[in-house]
Parts: sequence; structure tokens; C-alpha cells
Amino acid sequence: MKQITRETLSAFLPRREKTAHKGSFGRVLAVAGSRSMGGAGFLCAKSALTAGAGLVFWALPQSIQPAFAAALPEAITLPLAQTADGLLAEDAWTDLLDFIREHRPSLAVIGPGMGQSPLVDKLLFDLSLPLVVDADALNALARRPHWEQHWPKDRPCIFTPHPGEMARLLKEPMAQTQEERLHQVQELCRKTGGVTLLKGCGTLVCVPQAQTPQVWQNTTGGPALAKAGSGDVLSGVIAGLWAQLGTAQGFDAASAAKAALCGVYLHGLAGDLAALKRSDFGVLARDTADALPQAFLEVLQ
Ligand SMILES: NC(=O)C1=CN([C@@H]2O[C@H](COP(=O)(O)OP(=O)(O)OC[C@H]3O[C@@H](n4cnc5c(N)ncnc54)[C@H](OP(=O)(O)O)[C@@H]3O)[C@@H](O)[C@H]2O)[C@@H](O)CC1
Ligand SMILES: Nc1ncnc2c1ncn2[C@@H]1O[C@H](COP(=O)(O)OP(=O)(O)O)[C@@H](O)[C@H]1O
Repeated sequence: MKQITRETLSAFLPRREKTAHKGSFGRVLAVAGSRSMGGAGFLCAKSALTAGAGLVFWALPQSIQPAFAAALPEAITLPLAQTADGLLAEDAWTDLLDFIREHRPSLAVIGPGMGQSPLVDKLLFDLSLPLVVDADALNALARRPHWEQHWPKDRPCIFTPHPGEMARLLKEPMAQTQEERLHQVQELCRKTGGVTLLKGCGTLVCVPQAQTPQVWQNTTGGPALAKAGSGDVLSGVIAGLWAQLGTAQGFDAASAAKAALCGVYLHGLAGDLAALKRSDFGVLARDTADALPQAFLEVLQ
């Protein structure tokens, strides 16, 4: 197993040319949030911007759009139809497609805070964009019978489960997921065909390859990250980095792998840096997002 270190980042981090403009760094579409979990979408969209994406579009239920547009004015928000429970509704699909045709996002990050939204299945199977599949999008996939038989393995994707989501996808007890982390991340990587994480202390990143998938282990991050919303920050960081790498190099498994490796390292480092100021107890997920610029500075030094 390889270690993800500062040297890994020196090799893989996207470059920001002096003459670049926002179009050079890709456009992230975040489909995230619900009435009770708007914060997950906020953390994801904000982190994608902070990781360097040129533009972030955030599709969210219409009732929460005014508050979050004010909280994150740098994101372009798309208010969509919602169910009585405040989840993104299936009816939102047509408006989302119209928006995509007009604004041409480079990739989508789906799932944070979406709950059991009826839109998730369409996003998973009918959206023709590279995907970062997180949180409730992973849970929706796990609920679909024999999902691995239907999943298009050649699609450029990054999957970001924590052990609970991994156990649901592999239909195995969570204790087993934790005992066999290496085996489980390889197993899910084979089933998805995409770059696959297993989050937690020493997050694993599995990169698909012709023979045995290659697994990397992260060396940053600690218990300051064991707090609600840390994973929503991570999926945003990875999406923001992939937008840049994919725009420059193409949206394929190679750019997906670089985005995931750099993303988990920078996210862990941001948590470590936030803990220096706020302790392992006091770090909030938003502090981790706010420490990302310092993490970039450390890596770029
Ligand atoms: N402010 C907001 O809007 C926020 C919104 N959020 C949104 O909430 C939604 C639900 O996401 P979720 O992860 O909270 O619930 P869920 O998928 O049921 O997982 C829990 C299960 O997994 C397990 N488990 C997890 N990690 C583990 C680990 N490292 N190691 C071991 N076990 C681990 C855990 O184990 P246990 O605690 O039982 O030991 C439990 O069984 C999602 O949309 C997300 O985006 C949140 O991000 C919070 C802030
Ligand atoms: N003890 C720990 N050491 C290192 N990283 C951790 C630790 N606990 C949590 N994390 C990281 O924090 C994030 C938590 O993600 P997740 O469980 O999806 O949170 P949420 O759903 O609340 O956003 C993951 O990136 C995970 O690797």
C-alpha cells in the first residue's frame, strides 16, 4: 500500500497558470441539501470553491435557496422543486437538465444532505456527467437491488463512502468493513470501476487498474474531523480539484485519482491545522473548510 504524502501532492496538484481565467478551472455542479440538511450542501459547495474550482453551481430545494444564496454568494444557486418533506423532487429533473444545457458544468457532486430524495436515482443513472458520488447518493445506490449489475463501470466517477455507507453498498456488517478495510475498498472499486475511498482514520483511496486495484493510505487528519459535516467538506474539495485537473487533462480515471489523492490529504491537513487553533474538540466542519487555504499554502511552500 502506498502512502499519500506531501510528495504525492507535489506531483499531482493542479497548476494555476498566471494567465488563467475562471473557465480554466472547471465548473462544479453540486446537487446537495434538503430542508433539514442544507448545511451539508453549503459545506460541499463552499469547499469546491475553496479548493479552486472556477465556478460552482448549487442545485437545492427552493425553500432553502434564499438563505443559502445569501450565505454563499460566490455560488450560483439553482432553486428546484421539492417534496412535502423538503427533499429535492423528481419533478426537478427537467429544470436541472435545462440548466445543465445552458451552463455546461464539467462534473457533478451528488448526495450530501439529500436524504431519500426521489431525484437521486435519476442523478445516478441518467446524468451524463463525471460524478463524485457521496452520502445519500451512495445510500440510494445501495438500496437498488443488484446495483452492481446496472452500474456503467466505464463512467468517470469517484465514490466517497464512510464505513457505514460501504457496509450498505457491499451488504456486509459494518464490523467486517472496519476489520477488512483494504479488502473492502478494493471490492467496491472492482464493483464500481471508479476511484473509491473508504473514509476514517487513515482514509484509503483505491484506484482502478487492469489487474489488482492500487490502494493508497492518507497520512493527514485526526479526531478533529470526527464531527458532523466533515465528509461534506471532503466531497466538495475532491470535486473542486477534479474540476481543475479534468479541465486541463480530461475527465478520466487518472485525473479522478489525482483529485481524490490530493483531496483527502488537503482535507486532513486542513483538519489538523484547524485543530492547532481550536483543539481536537472545538473544530467545526466549517473550520476545516476555512483552513483549506492554509493547507494549500503549506503544500505549495
Ligand atoms: N449539517 C448537515 O446538514 C449535515 C448533514 N449530513 C448529512 O446527513 C446524511 C446522513 O449521513 P450520516 O453519515 O450522518 O449518516 P449515515 O449514512 O446513516 O451514517 C451513519 C452510520 O455510519 C457509521 N459510520 C460513519 N462513519 C463511520 C466511521 N468513520 N467509522 C465507523 N462507522 C462509521 C455509523 O456508525 P455508528 O455511529 O453507529 O457507530 C452509522 O452506523 C448525509 O446526507 C450527510 O450528508 C451530515 O454530513 C452531518 C451534517
Ligand atoms: N479519527 C479520524 N481521523 C482522521 N480522519 C477522520 C477521523 N474521523 C473522521 N475523519 C474524516 O472525517 C470525514 C467524515 O466523513 P463523514 O463520516 O462522511 O461525515 P459527515 O457525513 O458528517 O459529513 C471523513 O473524511 C473521515 O475520513
